[in-house]
Amino acid sequence: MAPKKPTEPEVKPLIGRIGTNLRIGIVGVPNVGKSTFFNVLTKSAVPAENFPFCTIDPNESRVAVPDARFDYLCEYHKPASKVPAYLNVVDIAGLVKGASEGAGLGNAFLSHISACDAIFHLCRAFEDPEKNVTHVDGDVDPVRDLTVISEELRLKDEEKLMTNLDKLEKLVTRGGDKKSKPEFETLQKVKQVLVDEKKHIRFADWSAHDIEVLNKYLFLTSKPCIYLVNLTDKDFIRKKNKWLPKVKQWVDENDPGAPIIPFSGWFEYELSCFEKEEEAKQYQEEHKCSSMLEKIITTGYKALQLEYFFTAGPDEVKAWTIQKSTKAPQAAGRIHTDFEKGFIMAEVMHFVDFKEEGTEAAAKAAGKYRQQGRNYVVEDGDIIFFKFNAGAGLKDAKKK
Ligand SMILES: Nc1ncnc2c1ncn2[C@@H]1O[C@H](COP(=O)(O)OP(=O)(O)OP(=O)(O)O)[C@@H](O)[C@H]1O
Ligand SMILES: [Mg+2]
Repeated sequence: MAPKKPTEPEVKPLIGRIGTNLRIGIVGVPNVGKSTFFNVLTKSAVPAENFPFCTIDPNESRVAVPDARFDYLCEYHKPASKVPAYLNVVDIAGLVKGASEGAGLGNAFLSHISACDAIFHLCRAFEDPEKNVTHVDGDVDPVRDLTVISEELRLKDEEKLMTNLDKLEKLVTRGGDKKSKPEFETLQKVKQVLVDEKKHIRFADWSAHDIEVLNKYLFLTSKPCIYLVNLTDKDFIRKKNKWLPKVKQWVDENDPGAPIIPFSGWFEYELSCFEKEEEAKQYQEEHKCSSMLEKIITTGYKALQLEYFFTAGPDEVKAWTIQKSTKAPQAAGRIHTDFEKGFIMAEVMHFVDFKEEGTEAAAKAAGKYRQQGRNYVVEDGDIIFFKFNAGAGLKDAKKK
């Protein structure tokens, strides 16, 4: 009998679309500051006015992911070209109660959320008697708004689930289709969470097989969510608002562990109006308050389960986006398909080792510039130099 092959420990697949060109969508009820936030985040200028449904068509842009390691590498190599990682962000129209049944163009707007891979769920905790910013439900109540949106997403998933569950039930119980049975069983588990317990899919723990099925359907409530609470600039500066504890309680009950980030669209807008960076810095120091945008961007990027490795040299310092748990040959394939096909090895330095040793040569001498094979799982922030065989012989592949 052939010897049993050593088995690798089971790594659960990620829930969500496979790929590196993923997006995060800004979702919320109308007129709560979504477009204002999109504009300050991505330095865009889409209309953000005081009336509901100001946004109809989704707007997409991208913003560089801030990273001190990338800055360090650029400072070190002083390269001709600097390419950071980017977070793709989509500004989506406001959803209202009944959206899942088509209210307020709900079905179109929900399909825009469907095209995203994670959600910035933005809620309004700013009262603004001076500007008199309209609220579709009359008064400011972020907990009610969170419940409305969360319920509309759940109902849309319920509709999709029940249609598919019906089809599968016919196939499995009446048609004797054994192949579809595991999928049917997973969808029954989904029904328990989504319909019986009225929770979002990400509320439950799923097996590797369940995740395969979930990834076929890409339900709205399986997408990771980050809660952004939009405050007045005054509340943001004094770090106090009566709704914050209530929002936290709601998230703890409905989406435990999800990040909550209080910020102020208005404070960020004011910062963006300064012509010189120095002035914006001074304004933040004066108010003992810092912009939340960097934290929001990095949290959003993490929610998409993305990370990156670096290639670094005098020509170019570049962050290459990969999904978590990507192995070296597939990471090489991000640079060029030939790198993956002819993969020989990856020479890898962890960023901390490079920084500690000071130079590539010192890291090598200290044995911290390691040669890794095709089973190496790339770590976030690795500095990599690939070697690959392009048919005609060994080629170095530091660059394209
Ligand atoms: N933190 C804040 N404090 C005070 N006013 C704000 C704040 N954030 C946004 N606003 C104001 O709220 C109004 C609505 O903003 P915005 O157009 O960005 O909302 P929206 O959610 O994109 O709306 P819609 O759903 O209609 O597209 C604007 O007048 C904006 O200036
Ligand atoms: Mg808008």
